[in-house]
Amino acid sequence: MSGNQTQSSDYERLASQPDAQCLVCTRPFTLDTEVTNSFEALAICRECKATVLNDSQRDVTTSTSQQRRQRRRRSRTASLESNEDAFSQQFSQLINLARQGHEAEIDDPTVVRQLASYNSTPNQSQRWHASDDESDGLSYADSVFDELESNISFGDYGGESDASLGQHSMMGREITIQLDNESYMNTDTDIDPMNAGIDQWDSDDQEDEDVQLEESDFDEAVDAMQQHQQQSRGIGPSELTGWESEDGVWTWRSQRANMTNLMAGMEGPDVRAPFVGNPGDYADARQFEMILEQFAEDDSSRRGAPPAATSFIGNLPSLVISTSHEADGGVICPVCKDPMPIRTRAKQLPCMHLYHSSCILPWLSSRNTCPVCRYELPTDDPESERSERAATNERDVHGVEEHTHLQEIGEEGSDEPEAEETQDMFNDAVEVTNTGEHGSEDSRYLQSPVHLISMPPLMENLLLLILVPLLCLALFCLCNILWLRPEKIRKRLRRQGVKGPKPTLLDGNTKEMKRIRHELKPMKKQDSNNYISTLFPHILVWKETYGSVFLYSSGGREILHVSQPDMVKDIDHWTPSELGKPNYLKKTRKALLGGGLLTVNGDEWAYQRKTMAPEFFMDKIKGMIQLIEDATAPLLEAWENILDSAGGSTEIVVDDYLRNMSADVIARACFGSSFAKGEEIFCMLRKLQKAISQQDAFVGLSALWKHLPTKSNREIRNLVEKVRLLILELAKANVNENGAENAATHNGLLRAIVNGAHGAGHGGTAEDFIVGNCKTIYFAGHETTAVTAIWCLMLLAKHPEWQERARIEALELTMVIQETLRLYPPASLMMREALTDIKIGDLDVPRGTIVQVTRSMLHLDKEVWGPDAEEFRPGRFANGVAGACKPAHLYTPFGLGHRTCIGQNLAMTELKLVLARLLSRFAFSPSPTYRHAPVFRLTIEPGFGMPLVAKKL
Ligand code: HEM
Repeated sequence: MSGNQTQSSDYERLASQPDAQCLVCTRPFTLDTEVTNSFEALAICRECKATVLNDSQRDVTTSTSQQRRQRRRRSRTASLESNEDAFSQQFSQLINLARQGHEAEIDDPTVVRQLASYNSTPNQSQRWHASDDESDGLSYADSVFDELESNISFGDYGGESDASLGQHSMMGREITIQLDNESYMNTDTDIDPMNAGIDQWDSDDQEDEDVQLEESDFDEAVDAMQQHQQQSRGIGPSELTGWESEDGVWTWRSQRANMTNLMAGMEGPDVRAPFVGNPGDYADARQFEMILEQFAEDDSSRRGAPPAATSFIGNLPSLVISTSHEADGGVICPVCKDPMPIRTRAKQLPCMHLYHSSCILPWLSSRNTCPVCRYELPTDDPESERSERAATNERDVHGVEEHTHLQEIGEEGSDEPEAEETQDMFNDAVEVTNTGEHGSEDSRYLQSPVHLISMPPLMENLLLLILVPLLCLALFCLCNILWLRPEKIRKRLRRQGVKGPKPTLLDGNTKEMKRIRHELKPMKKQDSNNYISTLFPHILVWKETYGSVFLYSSGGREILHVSQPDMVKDIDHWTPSELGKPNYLKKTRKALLGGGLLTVNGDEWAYQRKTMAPEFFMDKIKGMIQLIEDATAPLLEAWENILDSAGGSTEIVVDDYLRNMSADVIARACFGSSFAKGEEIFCMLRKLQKAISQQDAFVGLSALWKHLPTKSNREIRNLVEKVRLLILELAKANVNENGAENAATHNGLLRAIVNGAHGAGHGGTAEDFIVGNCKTIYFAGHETTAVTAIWCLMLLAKHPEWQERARIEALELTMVIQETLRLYPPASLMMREALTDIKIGDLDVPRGTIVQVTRSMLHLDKEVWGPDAEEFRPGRFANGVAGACKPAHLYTPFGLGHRTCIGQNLAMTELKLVLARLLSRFAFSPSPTYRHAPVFRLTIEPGFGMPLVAKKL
């Protein structure tokens, strides 16, 4: 359809209407044949037409319009593009085309209200878009009314603040009306509809002038129409004061005397009368959107910035507004002009400009530039990218300076990874969080904390100079501990013919130990007295493989296992300063034994031993007999009660009874208190013993576990601290109470320890001395004796004939105890460390070598004890130890040489007394529920307790 045909049909339609109203003055007028052009087709009366046409041609130079132009000149952007104007013309034609096809019920008041929806910015300016067909000045006014009256939706852009920016913004002219006395109308065809940062853009003079002309034509035409309207309606300018919203309808009220509202005075000052025009002249919102979209799609000639790359938008970093921003004067979103309070999130473009997410994202989906500085962002448009790269290269070649430092970095470095990294650092220097996916080309905007660390090169070098030698030293130490030192020992011993399994760097032989244990499991004989294959299978296998002296490796320690009788005897010759307790024990057993006699060496050992040993001389032990009797009485009473209530015979699990009895003996005989007073200490020490023996299951590198802050390690520390406090409390109370040694309470050992703590013969503090030695006596004294009594009762239950003999004869009982200590020596392993180079037998043992003797193995050696070595035969001790084995020094239940047990007199006395009392009252037989499973928990004890069937005699 041609344009003439369109106008003609419009005219015919209007002519058929009896009451056509002028679009401008709203007066009814009669259509005549003169109405042949688009003015009349839009329903404008002749007077208005004449006014507009005359006035629009005038060279209007009123002060108001000059001011407006000046403001516009300031606010014009530099990039007015002629294609945008061409678009505007096409846009107007499209509107006309649309009019022909659509009718809108605009005379319906409800529609009018809906039509008047457009957005208001917080800074009291309203914007809308209109056709800017400059060939038809009136069409500006027409467009203005269209948007006032029609329901042109600009979408939800920026919440309350602005109109949709999509294709619409570039296609329509923007008209901004400021609602103050400095108000201006801004027709803006620039690509930035947000009016953001406009002052930063320099205008092209020629283009600006052209635009000024266009705008002045428009403004003056509007002015003329307003004057005409006022005259025809008789409404004064004072009644027009600005835009007001009533029921959602925005009404223009201007304070400007020379700017009258075309609509004012229609029905009243504030309420506009519905505009009556040709319904076919209007497109409703849906239609308008449709037109715009259609145009955007169809217009292949459209040029201008493309949308930003989707991946870029997705990866756009978020920044939390912080107090530092606030200190710098606060941040205002350039789009909506709203302040951005601290702790809210903002989107940051590479040029560092910050926006509300809701303000910038829609814009970026339309344009790939920063609305403030026009920093160009990546786009999905390959053509645009190509031209951008070409432009960048050109700029590089000509050394064109960019506006900002960041732009320099961004653009110069667009093909340079290094430059991109520099920008990364810049971006990362602010609190940036990225909400999008990583790995895209825009990942340069992702944060990397490493970039935040910037250090002067001098500092870096210094740090390196310190760190590298330290690291090397640490590596050397580790290497020395794990390999060099052990390897040195190994070499020396191997040269002398000592063999052993080949160790690995980190694990030594611990893996092989596990393997052997695993392989020998099915062969374990649980009912035998020989538990070596169960508890120490690796020693058994290696002894068979490499002989009685062999070397193996565990946890960075080289262990020389010795079982040759001559060599065992030689161990006795060395003093504790030459062959002492292994240094590692001080650490691993510290929780249980502190720095007590059992773990120290050299002068410290000598001082402690001298301090305590006299308290265990036989004359002192004789004085303890009554105390031991007293401690045994509750046990006897308890079992009698049990048996009485059970009809004289029942099963009793004897473990705890015997442990408590033994603890009571130590409490009474050594510390002058009762078990009740020391019970808490014993309980905690028992818990400690269990926890530590569990840790002993870790060998080799896994032993490092002990040093980690695990739950069990924390529990151990907790127990250690509690025991310490209790012991100190007990020691203080006991010494204060008695004032001096009290023969009745026998606190001699405690007093000796307290006195010794104040002597100069030890290296630690007085408290450590007291706590360490009390813990040693509590543990070594009660656990060993109790376990021996338990095994003894088990063996007597199994061997009723020896039970009977022991019941009758004290000597027989002693033999039974000796035989029990042979089969089940509580301290099964003897460990020493060569504190200097020593000689054992013919072997030169280098310093640092751990010398190990497996006491149980010596006690069960058939070559030493005969073929019945594994049998319970107390009769072998009928002629004493010397008659029982050859050589006699291989029987070592209480140790060997300098470091024999200081409490053996007490232990033997206690065992004889307690067992004699028990045997005199009860008869014991094995319980069907007993399961023979000796375990190694620092002492060798029954794994599942010791139930015995007791019968009252
Ligand atoms: C049947 C009971 C006992 C047995 C089997 C026994 C066993 C031993 C053994 C084998 C040693 C030497 C450890 C080694 O060479 O590394 C030893 C040392 C020691 N025992 Fe006993 N003991 C028993 C009872 C007692 C009692 C009742 C006390 C104290 C009340 C005690 C306190 C000590 C002390 C303090 C040491 C360290 C001696 C030193 O290194 O100089 N023991 N015991």
